[in-house]
Amino acid sequence: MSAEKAKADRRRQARVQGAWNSGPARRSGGGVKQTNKVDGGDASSAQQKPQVPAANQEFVFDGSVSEVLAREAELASKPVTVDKDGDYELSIGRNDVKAVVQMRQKFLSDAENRRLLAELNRLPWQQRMGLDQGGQPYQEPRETCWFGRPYTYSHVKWEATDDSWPQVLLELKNRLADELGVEFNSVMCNRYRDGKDKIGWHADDEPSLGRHPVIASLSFGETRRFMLRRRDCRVQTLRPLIGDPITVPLQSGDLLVMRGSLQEDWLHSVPPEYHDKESRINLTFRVIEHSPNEQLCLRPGPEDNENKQVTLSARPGQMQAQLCCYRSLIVSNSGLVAEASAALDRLSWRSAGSCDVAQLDLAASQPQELSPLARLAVALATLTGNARLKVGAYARLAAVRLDHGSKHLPWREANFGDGGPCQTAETFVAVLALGDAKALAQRPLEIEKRLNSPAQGNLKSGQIFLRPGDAVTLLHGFGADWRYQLGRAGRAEPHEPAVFLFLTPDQRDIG
Ligand SMILES: O=C(O)CCC(=O)C(=O)O
Ligand SMILES: [Fe+2]
Repeated sequence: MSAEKAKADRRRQARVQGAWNSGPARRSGGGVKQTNKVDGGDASSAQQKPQVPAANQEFVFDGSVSEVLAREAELASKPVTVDKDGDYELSIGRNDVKAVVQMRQKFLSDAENRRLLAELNRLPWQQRMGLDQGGQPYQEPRETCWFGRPYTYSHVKWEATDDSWPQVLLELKNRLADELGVEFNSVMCNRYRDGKDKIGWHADDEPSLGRHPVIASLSFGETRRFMLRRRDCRVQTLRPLIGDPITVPLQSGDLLVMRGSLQEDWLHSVPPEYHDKESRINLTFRVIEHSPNEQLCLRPGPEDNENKQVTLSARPGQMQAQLCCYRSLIVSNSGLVAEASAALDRLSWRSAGSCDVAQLDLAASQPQELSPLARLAVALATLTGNARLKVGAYARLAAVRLDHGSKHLPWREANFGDGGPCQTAETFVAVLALGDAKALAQRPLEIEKRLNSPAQGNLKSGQIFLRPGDAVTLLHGFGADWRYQLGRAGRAEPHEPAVFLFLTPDQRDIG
């Protein structure tokens, strides 16, 4: 085991097993200048109240598995109040991504606030109709307006109230860019007229925001309780680091930043109050990545070795459809890519009508005997971190060759939950490009949202251009709502072959 890995494992162990001890200061990214004060403001008081970790604490506990589970259950059941500055790591979810809230009280001074509140009250507020879970219209119990890129959520289309941003919102957007290093392009404005106005349990997990959005919330006027609770359906994959539910009293001038898996693993709300309340305005600044009906186009830039993850669409309560584009495989595997390209001619190709295909039996070979193509597939599986693709019974490697303008791979769906050996609704298809670079430039991998798909999200279709050694993975809910193809080239004539390796956890043939 490498020293790095051993260290990472120790860190992971430490996270799930124990109590909060002080350690070196850590930051969860971003520029919130925190004071690490929690419940009284020093490490010793935080130790007495282990359910509220400060950012400079490590979680250390040597206990049996049952003790660890009991400890997690205890952590999960203690209500917590976040009322001090600091970064609060609430849980660790899929791929070890943490749900984080960062509190920065009085980010705006009282004097600034009074001026800003007066200006914000002049925004074009309107009480709108929303749709409930059952699709029934209802009048929202608050006033709202929206500035920035349009997007659709819960079948409600948000168009910018006005193309130009009011000066007061621009000023705040710029303040946040300075503070957090994030260029927000949209803002949701909520006005709670009195204590009865509210927002119900929800997550800001619309696909156009990406999987792990940074959302910055600024509050003005009356103090209201912002509540957080974990989503029930994810409990198994979530390790709580802090109690649930969480109350965050948001006062005028407070900045609350939501990060990491917070929208994926937690819900939030502003409940009604029993006592009389004055009005409160809240602004949540967001980065909207796509517009409605937008076509995704991923092209490599010059010397582009960046990997990119895109959220394509989402259905409430289900896994998002995602795509990852890997352009870095070649960096540490250039020799292998060359060897694999040379091995393409030795495959036993057969015609499958629209294209030529070859199947590689990964299960039959021992890893050390694997062909360069299979070793490349293993390198890809390692890069993508998908355990199910470790060479074995579940992994299937097929090659598709296109060497004539008319050759193509027709639209394919990627549902592997139906009867394959890998009974899962979760999609995993990895596509690795090889062969002639010019031919590949004519043959992007095309994706398309299926007709009548109820999934939410602004993207409708996409094209991903791959160079030899680049790869794409189609992930999670992809199969339910999307399909993919390799289209015909511009002209019907012979050309150098473009080859695509398809790695799936399925036994079915590609042809
Ligand atoms: O008012 C708040 O603090 C939260 C508003 C909110 O959650 C939203 O606009 O999505
Ligand atoms: Fe929200």
